[in-house]
Amino acid sequence: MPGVTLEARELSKWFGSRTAVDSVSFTAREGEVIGLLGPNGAGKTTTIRMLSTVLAPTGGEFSVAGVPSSRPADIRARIGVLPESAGYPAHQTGLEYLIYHGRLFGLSRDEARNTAVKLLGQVGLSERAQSRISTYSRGMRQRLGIARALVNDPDVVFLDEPTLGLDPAGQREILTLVRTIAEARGTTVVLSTHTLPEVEQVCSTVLILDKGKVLAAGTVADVTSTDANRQSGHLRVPPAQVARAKEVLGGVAGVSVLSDERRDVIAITATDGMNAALSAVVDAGIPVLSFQIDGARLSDAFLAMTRGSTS
Ligand SMILES: Nc1ncnc2c1ncn2[C@@H]1O[C@H](COP(=O)(O)OP(=O)(O)OP(=O)(O)O)[C@@H](O)[C@H]1O
Repeated sequence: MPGVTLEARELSKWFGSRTAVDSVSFTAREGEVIGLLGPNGAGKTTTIRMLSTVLAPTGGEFSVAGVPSSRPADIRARIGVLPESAGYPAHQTGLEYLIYHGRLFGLSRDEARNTAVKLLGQVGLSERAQSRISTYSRGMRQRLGIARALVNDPDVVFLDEPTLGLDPAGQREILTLVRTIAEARGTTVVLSTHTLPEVEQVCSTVLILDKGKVLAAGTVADVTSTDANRQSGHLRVPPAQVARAKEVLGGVAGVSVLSDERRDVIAITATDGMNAALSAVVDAGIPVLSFQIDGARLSDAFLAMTRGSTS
């Protein structure tokens, strides 16, 4: 099993009497992409800022590649960060910018240049290496920011809302890049985002945060199958059989019949898959004309858990 690169234990942050992050614990391994999801004000940025040593935790602790949070300078040598709103020196070229940051990490002039050239290739910016950053699109700047976060060959990279404000093509490029970073380099990526369908594509593990607390954690499959996101579907039977079908379904453990305006459609939810509900109807001799399962998507789980939250 890949090694643990990041471990947070009961991490908390208060700003005065306001709790921004409340006892957040999780573990991440090499090559894993962890998604931090939550509505505005959930504590995603504060969590990333603590883990990247920008903010000192009020409570709890964490470690990166075995280095404890009591040694922030050593942690900084092992991480890369793309902050929520990164600023770039407009007058520099992408190449100059990356060489400069490589030098800050103690690389020799040649090492810094070689690293910069390699990273520009990895993020698809080789052709624009000599162009001023002021001429880059927003997506190109984000990719340059990710390259900068990789200059020190980190164990863990934190990307705060990396796809924010990008068009669909730009979002896709960033997500492909995130996957490559994790798979090809074995880097752990922690990313925060509101773009849920994309998280389903790219994250191996998800932490749903709300009001600073972890509401759910696990693989996307784990999180979507929690009771907070019981599966729902629509069953169509001959109109004359609706009452009987509802009666049968009412007797199946874990299945609830919801009201549906249509006279031949029965809306149901089930805590443990739909098989038992369908079998019961079929066993009762009622023909099932159609059956549609509503998507058990991460976005549904997320909305079900954080419904009504405001920042
Ligand atoms: N420096 C600060 N001083 C006081 N309160 C803060 C500070 N930084 C964050 N907070 C509060 O902590 C809570 C969590 O904020 P945080 O920015 O971490 O949330 P977020 O999930 O990243 O939200 P968003 O998606 O809007 O960026 C919010 O209630 C916010 O107002």
